[in-house]
Parts: sequence; C-alpha cells; structure tokens
Amino acid sequence: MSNTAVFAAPPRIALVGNPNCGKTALFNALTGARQKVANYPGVTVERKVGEFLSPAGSRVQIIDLPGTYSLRARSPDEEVTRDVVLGRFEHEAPPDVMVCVADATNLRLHLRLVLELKKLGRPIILALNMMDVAEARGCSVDAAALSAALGVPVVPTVAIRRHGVRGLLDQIDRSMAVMTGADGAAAAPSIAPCGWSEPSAHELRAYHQEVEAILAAALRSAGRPSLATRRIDAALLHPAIGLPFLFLVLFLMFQAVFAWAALPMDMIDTALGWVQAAAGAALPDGMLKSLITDGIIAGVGSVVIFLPQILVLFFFILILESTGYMARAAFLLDRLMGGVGLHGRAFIPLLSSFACAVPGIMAARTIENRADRLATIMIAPLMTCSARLPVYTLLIAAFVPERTVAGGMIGLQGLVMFALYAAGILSALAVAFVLKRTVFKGAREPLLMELPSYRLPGLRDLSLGLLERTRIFLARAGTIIFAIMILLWFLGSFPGAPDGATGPAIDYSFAGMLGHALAPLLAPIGFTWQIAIALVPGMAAREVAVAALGTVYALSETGDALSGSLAGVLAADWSLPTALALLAWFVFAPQCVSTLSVVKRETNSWFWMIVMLVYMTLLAYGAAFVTFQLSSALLGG
Ligand SMILES: Nc1nc2c(ncn2[C@@H]2O[C@H](COP(=O)(O)OP(=O)(O)OP(=O)(O)O)[C@@H](O)[C@H]2O)c(=O)[nH]1
Ligand SMILES: [Mg+2]
Repeated sequence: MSNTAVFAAPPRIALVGNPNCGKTALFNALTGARQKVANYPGVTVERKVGEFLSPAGSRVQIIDLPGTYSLRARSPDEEVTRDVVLGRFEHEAPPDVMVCVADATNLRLHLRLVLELKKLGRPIILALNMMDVAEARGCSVDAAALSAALGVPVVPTVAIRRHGVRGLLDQIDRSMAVMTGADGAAAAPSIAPCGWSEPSAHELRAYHQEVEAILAAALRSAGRPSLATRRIDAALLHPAIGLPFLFLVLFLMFQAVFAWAALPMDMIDTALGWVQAAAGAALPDGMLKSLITDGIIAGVGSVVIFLPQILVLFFFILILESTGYMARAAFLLDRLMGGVGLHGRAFIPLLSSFACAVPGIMAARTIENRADRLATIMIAPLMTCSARLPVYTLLIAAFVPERTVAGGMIGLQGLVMFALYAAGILSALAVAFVLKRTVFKGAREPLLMELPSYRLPGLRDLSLGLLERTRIFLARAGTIIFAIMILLWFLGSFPGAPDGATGPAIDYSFAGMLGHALAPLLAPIGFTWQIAIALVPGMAAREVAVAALGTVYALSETGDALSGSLAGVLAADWSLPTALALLAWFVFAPQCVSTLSVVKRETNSWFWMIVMLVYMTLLAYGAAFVTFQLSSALLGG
C-alpha cells in the first residue's frame, strides 16, 4: 500500500479571491490555458478545471473560480465558488488546498475573504498578486510579516508576467507534502463538506479588526491610488462628457467594422475567386466539380470572407474589456437601463452579446436578483451578435450604395449597419420594459460594482484573443458550415431536373420542393423560395443562412456565381422590400441552436427557452411583415 498513489485522484487546488484580482491570469500562467482574462469584475462565471505538473513531479488539478467578496454568495456565479469551496458542488469533495489570490494594492478589502476562508480550517496559500502595480504606486507589503500575522504561507506574484509562479509551485508542493506526511501515508484532509455559517455582525467586526492588525504589521506603506485612473475618470465619467463619449466609441466601432475590414475582405474575395476558378479549370465537368465549386467553395467561402469584420469587432470589444472602460460604461448606462427596469449589471452581458449571445447569457450570472437576470437573458439575443454580421453585410453590400453622407464624414453603409444594431438595442429595451412591468416585476436594485484601475491592453493578450476568435470562426466554417453545405448541395442537386425542364435543376430538387412548400407562408413577408431554403439550415446558426444563399444561388445560376458576386446576384434577383424584410427578420429571429440551449441551461427550464423561441419568432415575422408591406407600398414595389 505504501507506494501506491497518495491521493486516489490527483490533488485538487482551487483559486479563490475577490473579483478582478488575477485568478484567471494565474490559472493561465500555471496551466498554459487561455481562459478569458479581462479588466472588470465578473469575468469568470463558471468553474474551470486545468492540470499541471508540480516541480516535485505530482500531477495537480487546479480549479479557477468566479470572484467573490464573501462565501455569502449572492449571485449564481458566487454560488459556484461557495459550493466548490465548501465541497457542495455536485458531490465533489472540497479542494485539498486553496490558493487565495489577493490584489496587493487593495489588501484591506481582499484580506477579509482570506480570513473567512482560513476559518474553514483547510490548507491555504496566499498569492499576493499585482505586485508590479503595488510597486509602481509606492505600496509596499512585507510578505514575511504578512505570512506571520496571517499564519499562512504568502507568495508574491505578478500573474500576467508569470513572476512568482515558480515560488507558488514550490509552496504548493510543500503544502501537499505536509498533508501526506513523511511516509507517504495519506493524511489528506477529510472529504466531508466544510461547515460554514454566515458571519454575524460581531464576527464581521472582528474580521475588520483583525485585518487592521495584520495591515499594521505587514503594510510598510499604503501607496497612492492610481492618479491616471482618477484623471481619466474625471473626464470619462463626467456628467456632460461621459455618455456622448460612450456613444462615440460605439459608433466608431461600427464604422470601423465596415471601413477597416473592406481591404482584407476584397483580398479574401479575390483569393476565393481564384481558388474557385482554379478548381473549376482543374476538375472535369460533373458532380464532383459542382460539389466543390458550388457546394463547398461558394458556401463556406461566402462565410469565411467575413472574418476581417468579425476581427475588427472583437478588437474593439477586447480593448473595452482590457482597459477597464467596460465597467465605466455599465455605470454610465445604469440610469438609462434603469429607465426600462434593467439592472446596471445587465450592461456587461448585453455588450458581450454583440460578440455572441452565449457568453453574454452566461455573464448574466453576476446579477443577483432572479427577475433581473431572467429579463437580461431574455433580451440578450436581440443584441446583434457577430454571426449576424455576414447577413447584414451581404445585404447592405447588395442594396445600399457605397457612398458617404454628412459631407463625406460618414459612410452610408456603416450608417445602415449602425441603424440595424440600434434597432436590436431599442427593441431589447422595449421588450425589457414590457417584461419588467408584467412578468418580472420587482424593485430596482442599485448598481454596486468596483471600478478597476485603467490598464493598457497587453499586445500579447490582444493578439492571442484575436487568434482565438479566428480559430473558432474558421473551425465553425470548416466543420458545421462545411457539413451543412455538403448536405444542402446534395438536397439542391437531387433529384435532377426532368427531361425538357426549363429552369435550373435546383427548382426540381428536394431543397427546391421544400422552398416552394414554404413559400406561401413566407410570401406575406416578401421572402422568395430561395430564402426559404436558406432559412432552414440557417436554424443551426445565422451565418449558415449566408453560406446557404451562396450555395443555392451558385446552383441556380447557369454561369459562375462566385461567392464574391453573391451580393451582385442578390441585388439583381431581389426587390428592395424583400431585402429590407430579410434584414428586419434577422434583427429578431432566434435562429441559433446554441443560444436556445444555453438559455435552457442557465434558466434551468424549458419554459423560458420556449418563451424566447416563440416571442422572437413572432417579432421577426411581424417586423418582416410590416417592413415588407410598408416599403412595398412606399416604393410601389
Ligand atoms: N499589472 C498586473 N495586472 C494583472 C495581474 N494579474 C492580473 N492582471 C490583470 O488584472 C485583470 C483581471 O485579471 P483576471 O485574471 O481576469 O482576474 P480574475 O480574478 O480572474 O477576475 P474575475 O474572473 O472577474 O473574478 C486583467 O486585466 C489582468 O490582465 C498582475 O499581476 N499585474
Ligand atoms: Mg477570472
């Protein structure tokens, strides 16, 4: 027995600490993972597990957790931390060692949680993080004195530069050696859930006094708060400047999505055209040629071309997140959001939903009140996610002339894009207004959120973040979209046209039959049968609709309908009211399986998922109907 593994499973370490103190940065430094790190409280909302090999050669499991101020968990993300720490999480034993992470520049606040955790009586190591910032601000902590006063080992770290990581690893090894004893016999801590009770007012006062005593012993000099942060905030949170500046930033973001991405998109377009021509020339006429050029290149290519726009969008979001402006934006918009009954904290989930509703909906975990959280989840998909960009861009490129307005200052196409985003935001606010006055009634709670110090975005993090998005986007194009396009090509090519047929083969195919069958339902909103075909595979994800249009039109045309000219084909084939109706449809349509399934998971109910599906579909149909009928009447079309 003595030389079997000391722990049946690898020992488990949890990273615990206040929000935004660098837990995830430390997790990434220890495991080489690339979990999301950003400069606002509430980035991590679920438990993430990683592994590393300690210097002593043991395999260690490490758990990154959402930040919390106390084990008194008030919101679902904090409940995850409480449950993991106390050993209540899905029948998991409590972690063997807790690495408490504390921001060295804000010890008074962060030590309270350390004391609360220490009281659980389990092994603790304190990682004193952000030592670089502390130094720069003249804040000096005596780690040895802190360790003596606290009675736990203390390791200074700079997580983003991996400083102190080796020291932390050695300390982890030492703590595990203490637990297992010299002969290797498992003296591992009990696996029973920890007892914990909410601290009384008396205990809270005692914690406070203890923190003061520890600081008196260990804090050599308190340092000064960030002067830069104070100066920047004096401007950016100014009542008269704050909101206009925020709107300017968002407006520039949408203009840039168009302006900056144009050149790389042209380049991808040219390259795709070249590949398609080369494939067309190299392959003999027949099924294989059609599959490769019309099915795969036209379909997948029509989505891949949007990569530059998605990257520009993410570039802006990453900058907002890493500088610390995101939390300010939440404050600036708190009053506006309150006007429709939304909680100020809803801002971050909603802004994240511009990238994708899935992380946006998960970020709603930081909202304490269930009614507020549900309201936020229900409207998150109305924020224009990046998968809608391809649809919007394609239709705008086809139907909105490329010229500038306002004396050459503003691109018209960017302006229309901005209007579509605005339509999503305004309707989200309207839906929230209705929800908060009907199903989700309740008093509005004030926004309490720590404002982090401003930080310059790290070039490395920024490029890694963009690379990650590229990988995800191309992986989707290469897997799900690729597979759906092959299926669609098959459905669009078989059975072949009968002898003597006049139209293109797709008219007579399975897909054509389906499109024609759906056409009557979609006629009142102006959709053609080709759109009907594209909407069906588009149920999987919105950008698939664009790929599907690429394939459907490539199969419909007699000549070459290259991905790049899809916009041209649409401009010739559709009326303006049809295009406008399709845009209106996409502002609302709940066409995303992942979003619906994350709603099911986060609300833990089928009911809310179905409510979302139904209300968004009705809104989409209604909006497309009104748009089509009105614009047809106005344009005489
Ligand atoms: N200068 C400096 N910045 C750091 C350090 N550690 C983390 N950061 C930055 O601090 C911010 C927060 O880091 P995260 O790792 O996301 O913090 P977290 O504790 O996981 O936050 P939550 O998940 O919201 O609880 C990010 O902007 C990091 O780049 C450090 O040691 N020095
Ligand atoms: Mg985190």
